[in-house]
Amino acid sequence: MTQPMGITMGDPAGVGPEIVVKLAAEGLPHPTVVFGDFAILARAAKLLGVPVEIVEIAHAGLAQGGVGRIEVVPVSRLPADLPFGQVDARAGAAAYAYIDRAITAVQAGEISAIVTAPINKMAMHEAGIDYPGHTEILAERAGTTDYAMMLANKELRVLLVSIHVPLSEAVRMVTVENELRAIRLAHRAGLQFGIPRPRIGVAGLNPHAGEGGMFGSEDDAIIAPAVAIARQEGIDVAGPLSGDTVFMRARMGEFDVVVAQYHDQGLIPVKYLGLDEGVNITVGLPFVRTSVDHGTAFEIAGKGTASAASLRAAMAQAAAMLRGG
Ligand SMILES: NC(=O)c1ccc[n+]([C@@H]2O[C@H](COP(=O)([O-])OP(=O)(O)OC[C@H]3O[C@@H](n4cnc5c(N)ncnc54)[C@H](O)[C@@H]3O)[C@@H](O)[C@H]2O)c1
Ligand SMILES: N[C@H](C(=O)O)[C@H](O)COP(=O)(O)O
Repeated sequence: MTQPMGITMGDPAGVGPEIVVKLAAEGLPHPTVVFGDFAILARAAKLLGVPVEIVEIAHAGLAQGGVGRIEVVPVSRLPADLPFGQVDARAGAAAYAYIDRAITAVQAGEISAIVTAPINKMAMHEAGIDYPGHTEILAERAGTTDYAMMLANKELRVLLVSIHVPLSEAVRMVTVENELRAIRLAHRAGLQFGIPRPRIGVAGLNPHAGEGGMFGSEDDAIIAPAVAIARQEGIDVAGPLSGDTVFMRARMGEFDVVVAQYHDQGLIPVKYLGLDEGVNITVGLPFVRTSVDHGTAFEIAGKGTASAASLRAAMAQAAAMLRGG
């Protein structure tokens, strides 16, 4: 068997375990190892009523694959009656441990890529683990500060200048350096997706990209000069463009990647198109990491209704990136 992908099970109290089991029951699209918890996966299989075989393996190198079989590296041993849908420090600590173990495995060459199920940031915080999300954990372990979050579906690819920070801080993070880093990463990601000359549109920060300074100075004073430098470097980039129309323009084919100035500016357009096909990609890592585009959905955890479509899309995206596309 070629190296399997590693799926991290996500927060054990959320929908992560059930979407992993649901996908395995439907047929995992690639050889896969799960970094998670045997009892929690077994509970998910029972509630879904699906005939999957769950097998513990000591490390990813022992994976054999097989239809209807979930091979799990048992990173945690949580009680099978862990409450669904609640912030729980035990679950937060376990979710972090799955990511930690998967990073070790990908760096050791035991797995080909990391695909993550959702974590609950508050649960991790309750466990004393203070990261804004997977992205920063992965970047720190990879030893890079040159990274970005991208969300993509069949119609849009969006890369963020800033991620999980208060909006006031996001505005402060609009600097020439951060704009250039984002534009260069968007260009590099476009090339990795097999686009020979990626066309990048940069969203403005202010209404109508500042309307010539009437509605804010950052677009003209910071974003435009960064775009000019990137153009001198040979990158096909335009902006700052009105944030209210740049995503529509990309969707209609004018841009391959949109650089968005902050989390919600970029993620609302992608998620508004539906969670099923959305994938979160960490750009700038020395290994492939993709993720579902949704969260732990605590209100439906344990009901068996969560869709595994985004997890399937995340695996497909990881496979495409491993093939170089
Ligand atoms: N990849 C990740 O780890 C990731 C991504 C986003 C949010 N989060 C975290 O998840 C937690 C909850 O976030 P939120 O409530 O803002 O967003 P959420 O994505 O968990 O939920 C938003 C809405 O989408 C629905 N939903 C989500 N996933 C679904 C699925 N697979 N099938 C059907 N419906 C689904 C939910 O029921 C809810 O109505 C937070 O701690 C957040 O930080 C994690
Ligand atoms: N901002 C992401 C989203 O809403 O999909 C998410 O919170 C996940 O972030 P990490 O991949 O850094 O955990």
